Amino acid sequence: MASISNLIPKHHLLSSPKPQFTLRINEAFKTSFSGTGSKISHSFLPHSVARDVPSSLSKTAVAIDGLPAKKGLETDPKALWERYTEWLYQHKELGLYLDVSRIGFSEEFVKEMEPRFMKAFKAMEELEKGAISNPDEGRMVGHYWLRNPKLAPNSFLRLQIENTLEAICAFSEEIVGGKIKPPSSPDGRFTQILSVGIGGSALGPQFVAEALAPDNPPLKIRFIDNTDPAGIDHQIAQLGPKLASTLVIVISKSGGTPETRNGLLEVQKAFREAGLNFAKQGVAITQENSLLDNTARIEGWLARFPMFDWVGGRTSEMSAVGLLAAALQGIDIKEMLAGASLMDEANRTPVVKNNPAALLALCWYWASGGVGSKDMVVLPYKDSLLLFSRYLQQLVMESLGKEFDLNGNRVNQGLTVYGNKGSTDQHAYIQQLREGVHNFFATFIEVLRDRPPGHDWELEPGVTCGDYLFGMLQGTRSALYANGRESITVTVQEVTPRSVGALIALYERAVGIYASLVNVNAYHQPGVEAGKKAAGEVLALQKRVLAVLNEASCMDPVEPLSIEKVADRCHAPEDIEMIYKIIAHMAANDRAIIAEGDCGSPRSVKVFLGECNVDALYD
Ligand SMILES: O=P(O)(O)OC[C@H]1O[C@H](O)[C@H](O)[C@@H](O)[C@@H]1O
Repeated sequence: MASISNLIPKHHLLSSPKPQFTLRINEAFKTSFSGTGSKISHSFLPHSVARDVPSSLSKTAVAIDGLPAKKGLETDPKALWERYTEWLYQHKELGLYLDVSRIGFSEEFVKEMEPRFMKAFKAMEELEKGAISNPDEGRMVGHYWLRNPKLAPNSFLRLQIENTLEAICAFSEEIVGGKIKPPSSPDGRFTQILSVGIGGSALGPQFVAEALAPDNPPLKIRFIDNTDPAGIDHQIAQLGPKLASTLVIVISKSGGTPETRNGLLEVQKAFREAGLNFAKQGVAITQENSLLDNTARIEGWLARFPMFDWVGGRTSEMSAVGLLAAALQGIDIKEMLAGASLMDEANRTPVVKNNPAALLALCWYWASGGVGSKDMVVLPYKDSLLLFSRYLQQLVMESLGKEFDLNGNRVNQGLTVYGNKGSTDQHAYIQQLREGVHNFFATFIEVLRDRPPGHDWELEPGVTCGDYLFGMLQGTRSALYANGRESITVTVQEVTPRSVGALIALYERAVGIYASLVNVNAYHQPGVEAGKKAAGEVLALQKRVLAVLNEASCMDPVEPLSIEKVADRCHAPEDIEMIYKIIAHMAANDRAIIAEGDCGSPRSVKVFLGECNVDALYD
């Protein structure tokens, strides 16, 4: 294994000697590994798992000193080099590499997984042909058609995709070129985008903006992706007078997500207060006839673009959801689509070794025992890719985190994703990754090109700033591996629309294939509803609390109520804790007044409303 001392000039190591980076440590661990050569055993698997995973996964390494043994990872530098070259995947046209050599799967495991992969490839083929691959919602899953409309199962869908793309290009040209102008902007053209949306209607556009927007984009983007009033105020305040030249894009597939609706209402209020006509600056991206679509149509918004039933929120970056904002920021969206399409093509190869998405799925399965027993830490070593891990968090966790499999068995599947960027995270939590609880595997995202050509310089003889970043990545990869921590490395030449499109497509497909391997529906999200429903119930309870407090506050004299009394009068004694929390929140926002006691001892509190709302008494 390469020592970091080969990668970073000696005198730099001197200032911060990190012995764990050297070959010596690697050697030391060699003795405690249970396997050598390509014979690899696997430990740490929960017993329940061992039943239904390939037998090569459930072999347990010999325990040393009473501790569970490490996985027997290859440590011989020559054998590792061989493993590296043997398994290195390259996509020539995309300039993308996938190195899985630091994941310790054995040939035996790959062989055992073969039938599952064949099944997954078949499922993917059918999905692309228009099968109802989201059975719980009775929907097709068509995000692959977005970058290759010819694949769409019928000409109606193909035309829908092509026409939408054309409309996006035409509209963004007119906006950027100043043909469509904001009605009362002193700048005479749109200069800002305020994108309102959440989840899949925000994460893709946020990631792509951070990754690809030029330093001086034709329109600069901001996001409202929550129902946090202070966060919304902040975005609007930052726009200030530029609100007049802001294009507001409201994105919601369903058209009824409360956070997005609230964001819209808040922005519309800001427009009213600034004396601006929102409709002339508003754009909706949503399914036809959704609440949002109908509102936009009735109010005569500037434009509406469709979202399709067969595209899931978390795979919608290459629909209008991601493409419109990208085009308006001057990002070449056709290149993004081309990158994704090339990657999709590669991912159709029915040979695991030559199929990058399948290789990823294979690694995930091996590393996490096929049950998500290890987390995936995603570390792009490039600032512009900072939001990739956040984007992947939804893509992976909402797709794979399922209670039941497709046959209705309780499986509680999933794969936890987190990470920010390297080398920054080396100064935050890599300590634990290397030495602490062994509950993860890493994915490094490497970008070969440090800077645009002609801009580089040596900050010391023979060494650029980018060499340090490179050294940090390689060093961390080696140091983690030396301590039995596995990793994948995805390498791209540059961060371009093409490579970003390819990365998105790579992970979309890996998630789809992995879902097949573990037999879950990757395309629904039943668990999300529980939280939404509960939030709705809290708001309904708040209305009852308000009515009770209002009645008591309209008495003469005003009758401050204890929390118990409020709960009683709401006929909801079982909800007393929630009622207390509602009251404490209202008090903190000057909407209820604490007459007695304090919130630290809830039983002491007596509360009333500052004003009596007589009308509400008769509602
Ligand atoms: O686009 P929308 O319909 O507003 O949905 C936004 C988000 O809402 C839900 O919470 C789903 O779990 C996400 O998958 C979705 O992306």
